[in-house]
Formats: sequence, C-alpha cells, structure tokens
Amino acid sequence: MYQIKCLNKISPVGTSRFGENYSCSDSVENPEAILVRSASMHEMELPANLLAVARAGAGVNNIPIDKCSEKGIVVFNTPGANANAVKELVLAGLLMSSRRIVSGIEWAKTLKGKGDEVGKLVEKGKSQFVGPEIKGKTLGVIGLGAIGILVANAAHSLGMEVLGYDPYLSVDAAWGLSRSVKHAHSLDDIYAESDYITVHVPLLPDTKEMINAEAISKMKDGVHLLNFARGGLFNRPDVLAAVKSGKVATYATDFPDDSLLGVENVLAFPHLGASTPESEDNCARMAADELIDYLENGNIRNAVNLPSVSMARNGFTRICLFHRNVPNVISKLSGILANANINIENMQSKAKKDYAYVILDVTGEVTEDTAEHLEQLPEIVRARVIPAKNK
Ligand SMILES: NC(=O)C1=CN([C@@H]2O[C@H](COP(=O)(O)OP(=O)(O)OC[C@H]3O[C@@H](n4cnc5c(N)ncnc54)[C@H](O)[C@@H]3O)[C@@H](O)[C@H]2O)C=CC1
Ligand SMILES: O=C(O)C(=O)COP(=O)(O)O
Repeated sequence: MYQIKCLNKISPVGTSRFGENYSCSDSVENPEAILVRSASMHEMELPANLLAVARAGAGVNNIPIDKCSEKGIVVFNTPGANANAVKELVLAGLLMSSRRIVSGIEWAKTLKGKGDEVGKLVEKGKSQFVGPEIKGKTLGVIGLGAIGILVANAAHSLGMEVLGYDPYLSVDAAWGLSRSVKHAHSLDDIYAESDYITVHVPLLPDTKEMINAEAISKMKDGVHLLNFARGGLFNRPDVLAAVKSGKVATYATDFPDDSLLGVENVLAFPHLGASTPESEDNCARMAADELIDYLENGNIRNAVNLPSVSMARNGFTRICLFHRNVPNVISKLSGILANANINIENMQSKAKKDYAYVILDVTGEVTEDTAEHLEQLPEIVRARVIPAKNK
C-alpha cells in the first residue's frame, strides 16, 4: 500500500486516480510521496521513506530541491497544466490596469442609497476613471514559457504590439509563439519600448528581484507592471516607491504583501492565477499520474531534478538508480550485476545537471544483498528494485 500525503487541498480528479493500493490524505504519517501546491516544504523534515514530491502546478520554489536530490527524492511539477488559467488572469490584470476598472467599481459602490440620482451621478462622475485602450500599445513579455507564450499570443490578438524576451526559449515554445511577437534581444529593449510589462519566469537566484529601481529607471514613465509569477521577482520597496512617484502607473500583482495592500494604483490579487476548476483538475490529474508511474514503474516524466526516462514494462524485474552525474557509474553497476548473475535486457540512462537516472530491466534474481551493494556505491543516491509486472 502506497501512502500519499497531501500538503494542500488537491482536486479529487487527481486523487481519485490512486487505486486501491493507495492511501491518500493530509494525515498520512510516513509517506512514499507528497502532493503539494503552494505549501512551503523548506522547514519540513523529509520522511525517510519519501520517494517523490509532485507539485500540482508550475513553480517549485516552495520545495527544497537540492535537499530532495541529495536524498534521492524525485521532484515533479505539471508544466503547462495551469497556464491558460494564468493567461486569463493576466489579461484581466492588463485591462484592469489600463481602464481604472477597480477604482470605478469602488466609486460606484459609494453611490448606494442615492436612489433615482444614481444614473445622473454615474454620468457626471465617470470622467475620473478614463483609461487608455490596450490596442496599439506595446506589451513586453519577460519569459516565454507555457504562460508567457499564451499571454503574448493573446495580447497580440487583442491588437497589442508584443515584444518577447527569453534567452533560454525552448524549441517547443518557439513553435507555439505567434510570428507577430517580436524578439527582444535584451531586457533593456523591453524596458525602453514597453507600455506594459509582464513577467513569467521562475523565481531563481538569478531572477530574484530582477525588477528593481535600476530596471524601473530604464522603463517608460507611466509604465504598467504585471507580476503573476512570484513576489520575489520584484523588489517590493522599489516598486512601491515607483508607484508612489507615478513612474509606474499601476502594479498588478498576484503576490501582495502588507506593504502593497491598500496602496493606490496597486492591484493586489490573492494568488488567484491557477485557481480555476479546470486548472486545479489538470494539475492534480497530471501530478497523480506522474506519481503513479514513478511509484509503480520507476518511470520519470516532468521531474525538475532528473531527466525524463521511461520504458514500457515487459515482464522484467526493474532496477532504478538515482545517481550523481559522474563518470564510470554504469560500468560499476554492470560489474555488480554481472557478479550476481543478473542480465540486463533493456536499459535507459540520462543525465540532467548534477544527477542522472538509469532504468534497467533485468533477468535473474535481484536479492536484497545485490540492491544493498548497488546502494553502497558512493555515486548512487537511491536504488529501487521494482518486481516484475506484465504490461
Ligand atoms: N500566479 C499563479 O498562480 C501562477 C504563477 N506561476 C509562476 O509563473 C512561472 C512561469 O510559469 P510557466 O510559464 O508555466 O513556466 P515555464 O517553465 O513554462 O516558463 C518559464 C520560462 O522562463 C524562462 N526564463 C527562465 N529564466 C529567465 C530569465 N532570466 N529571463 C527570461 N526568461 C527566463 C524559461 O526559459 C522559460 O521559457 C512559474 O515559475 C511560477 O512561478 C505559474 C503558474 C501559476
Ligand atoms: O503553479 C504555480 O506556480 C502557482 O503559483 C499556482 O499556485 P497554487 O497551486 O494555486 O497554489
């Protein structure tokens, strides 16, 4: 029986995929796998049994990835599964930033109780809330991954000029990008030319506070900033000062802190980017399927700390090895298997940065001794033996 612990509320569309061999709840004590959304795992003691963590979502900055890798724990996410939900909220943010919709709605509420006068007062007062159209304006999109691409394409179809910047643009992403999205060669190009700037990169050491006073000083006066990626990508005091001075016309963010709440021209959303039933279902389904395939078959799809490696099951015992990406590992382990009279029928091995993963389908008996012997190799972080299963 596999134990799955949920650290956040996960859609039943995902959790119902675990069959009768699974127990899945928030109270599991010693889980083999964890399902999580935004709960922080940085202070958490990682259970000894833990084989995998699946983030039902995109951002993994709430998970201690290095610590997981050192312990042989695979960390999955669900690329693209919530991208449409975020795109739609970004479009809402774009229009709300421009058309003074929130201030207008707030003002309209103050007319409550004015009876027959309301219509007249609305017509008299509406000029306070004039805001420009987005058509014909330039949107700079920083980060052209699953979300950035959808935002760029949608903004173009609404009549905006779109400039995109992503130095690590993947081939798949490039295929999905509208040809009308112009390629910015540097962040400075984005800063200099954009009326609206939206950021869609992961929070990493090199993207932390990338939008700061220096970056803002290179932007147009009255620029509108949108942050539906992570609070830490923006230096909050710098953005706040720029909003107060008018350099930044509006700051729409899905990640407010106390300093931003109630500030004029700050649109604070309560991290709603992925909060749609469709996206919650997509993420949960994908995360559950990734865990099931890893726990039952050792297959890896969409891990952030290991490459994708998977093979169909063909009735062989399977050995899965999470190891450091250093020379000579394969020859050492094939030596151990040969000594134990175990034959390798199929094998796949791939590396990603500091770590690598091997799946070996074998014939011959894999005893506990052999498994221990493999795990004792200093390069091996974790060895798993999965009994034969017919496809
Ligand atoms: N508000 C919300 O609820 C949500 C927020 N997010 C946030 O949005 C981020 C992006 O999500 P996805 O588009 O799904 O991820 P993704 O991994 O598909 O795309 C990220 C893109 O950023 C690019 N990138 C990385 N470093 C960069 C840099 N220094 N400059 C420019 N581009 C850079 C990558 O090449 C990649 O194309 C997530 O990491 C997460 O933090 C994601 C989903 C929901
Ligand atoms: O997927 C992401 O990166 C998100 O920020 C979504 O977070 P959530 O799952 O809504 O807590």
